[in-house]
Amino acid sequence: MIRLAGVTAESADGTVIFDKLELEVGDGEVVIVTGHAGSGKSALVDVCRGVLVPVEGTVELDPPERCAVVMQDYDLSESLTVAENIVLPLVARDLDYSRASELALNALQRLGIDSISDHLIDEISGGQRQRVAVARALADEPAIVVADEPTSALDAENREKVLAELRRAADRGASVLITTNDTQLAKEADRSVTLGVDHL
Ligand SMILES: Nc1ncnc2c1ncn2[C@@H]1O[C@H](COP(=O)(O)OP(=O)(O)OP(=O)(O)O)[C@@H](O)[C@H]1O
Repeated sequence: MIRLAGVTAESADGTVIFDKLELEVGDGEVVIVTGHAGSGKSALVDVCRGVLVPVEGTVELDPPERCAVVMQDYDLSESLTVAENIVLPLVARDLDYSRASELALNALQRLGIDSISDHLIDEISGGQRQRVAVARALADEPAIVVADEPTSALDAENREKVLAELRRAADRGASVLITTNDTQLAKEADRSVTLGVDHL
């Protein structure tokens, strides 16, 4: 579960990004947050992952240690292979190497990119990178998923694949928060929220 209550966040110069935001994502639920460029979608992700501390309000993640994030810039290690980008963080969290490899391969297969598992990140396309970032986030079945524009670099077929995997995570009980500037995506959600409408 993700619960933001009365959350106000400000940028470094003190400009309010969003004011007294109320947002809850229950277990098993997909909530999509839309908003134009600059409306604060990435700031919301940063609030959820704890790197932007609200000036007001509370942020609750339950359980906090089982939260996976898909970053807008993917945050992959260029000098590692696709598989290593998924396996090494799992091993760092004390998973056995062979189990981590199995989870990575399963996630890559579900996203249709297992054939590039031995490629270096700087050898693959932007859309493939985005799917690797999603595969990494979902590999060990997190309880909370926060995904910042996770389909922005994808064609229709791969967008469906990613959305299906995020929905699958929710179906097994995860709380899934997706940001997007694609208002069409909102129809895929159990609930949608629009940021920045006051400023339009
Ligand atoms: N971690 C952060 N700390 C401080 N300010 C932030 C942080 N993240 C975003 N902001 C600020 O929040 C405002 C909104 O930017 P943000 O990147 O969240 O918008 P966005 O809706 O994600 O835009 P885009 O669709 O272009 O990605 C900007 O002024 C930005 O500088």
